[in-house]
Amino acid sequence: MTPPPSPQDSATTNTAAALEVCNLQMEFKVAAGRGHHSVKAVNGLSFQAAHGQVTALLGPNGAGKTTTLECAQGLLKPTGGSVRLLGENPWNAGPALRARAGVMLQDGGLPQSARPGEFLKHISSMYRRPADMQELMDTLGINSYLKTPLRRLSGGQKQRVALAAALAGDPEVVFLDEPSAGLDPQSRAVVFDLIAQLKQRGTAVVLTTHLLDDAQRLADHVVIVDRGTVRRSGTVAELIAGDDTTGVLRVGLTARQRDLWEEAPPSLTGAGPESGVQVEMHQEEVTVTGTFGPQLLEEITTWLATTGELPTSMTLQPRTLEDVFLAVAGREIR
Ligand SMILES: Nc1ncnc2c1ncn2[C@@H]1O[C@H](COP(=O)(O)OP(=O)(O)OP(=O)(O)O)[C@@H](O)[C@H]1O
Repeated sequence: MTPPPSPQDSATTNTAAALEVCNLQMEFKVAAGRGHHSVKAVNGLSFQAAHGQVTALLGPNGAGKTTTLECAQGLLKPTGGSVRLLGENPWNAGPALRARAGVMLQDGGLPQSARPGEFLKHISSMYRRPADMQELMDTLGINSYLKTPLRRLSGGQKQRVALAAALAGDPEVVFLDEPSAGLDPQSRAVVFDLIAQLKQRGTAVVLTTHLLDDAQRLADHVVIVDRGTVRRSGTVAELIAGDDTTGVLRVGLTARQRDLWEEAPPSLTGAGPESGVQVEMHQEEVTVTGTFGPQLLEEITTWLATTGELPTSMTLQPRTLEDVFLAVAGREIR
């Protein structure tokens, strides 16, 4: 890769957000019978992505993340609101803006019969100031399969080629769709290091992921999207601390305890959001979230004692990003 920008370069690029999405709307017309109906994929969504930061867009399937990123990349023309990418409207922008933004293509976007070596060299040759492709291929371990047609590569290998292609032009902002999905632990660590290097160099990294552990580790700024709007945003620490929550108490129950749970005191089973405590049973586990003290622990252990059995597990931990996500977006499958 080329060396980090000089302080002077940083000063010119870091003053404004790399990406500003303001009240974005995107409505698709879908044919239905003889007429059509509209799908509001994005419905008044706003967020910013800063230089030198990782911004993670999280949301359930169909939340509107890909549509938002396609509008941000200038691939779709929004039906409302505005997008500024590096200060320009990406929809009208010419090749100069496209050269400054890297996009990681999904598997289907890669030319399946091409070989990684020639494909990446070709992509590199399209930029005036390309990244050091040899170094990128070394870092991402692509050298061992340079001559294998893309269609014969594993999912994780293709993923690394797609990442190298996104970084070929040494972009100021890079869009990564699920960058760590399907990667083995070694490749995942390499990709995380690469993202850390990009941040250091002042690149704005905008990514989507369903892997919330990865988002928690990588993201400086998290945007939780649901039904086309932003439901919550902030740093991971802000989101986790958000609702003044003590943490999450998880109690694994035996089969008999699960049968008996319905008869547990209402102070346990009946707690609700209004009490600041939420007690829920998921599969074989009771989770208690919210603001609670040792009194609640005592109530639970007292009830456990009445069952005459130890629980299968019991932990009290700080909330994770996944807990916040499930609280915001709900547990129902879409
Ligand atoms: N071209 C299109 N025509 C019609 N509807 C579309 C189109 N593109 C997306 N949608 C709809 O818009 C909604 C948002 O889709 P989008 O792909 O943006 O979600 P997503 O958050 O990226 O989901 P996932 O996590 O599954 O990738 C969905 O209901 C989807 O079916």
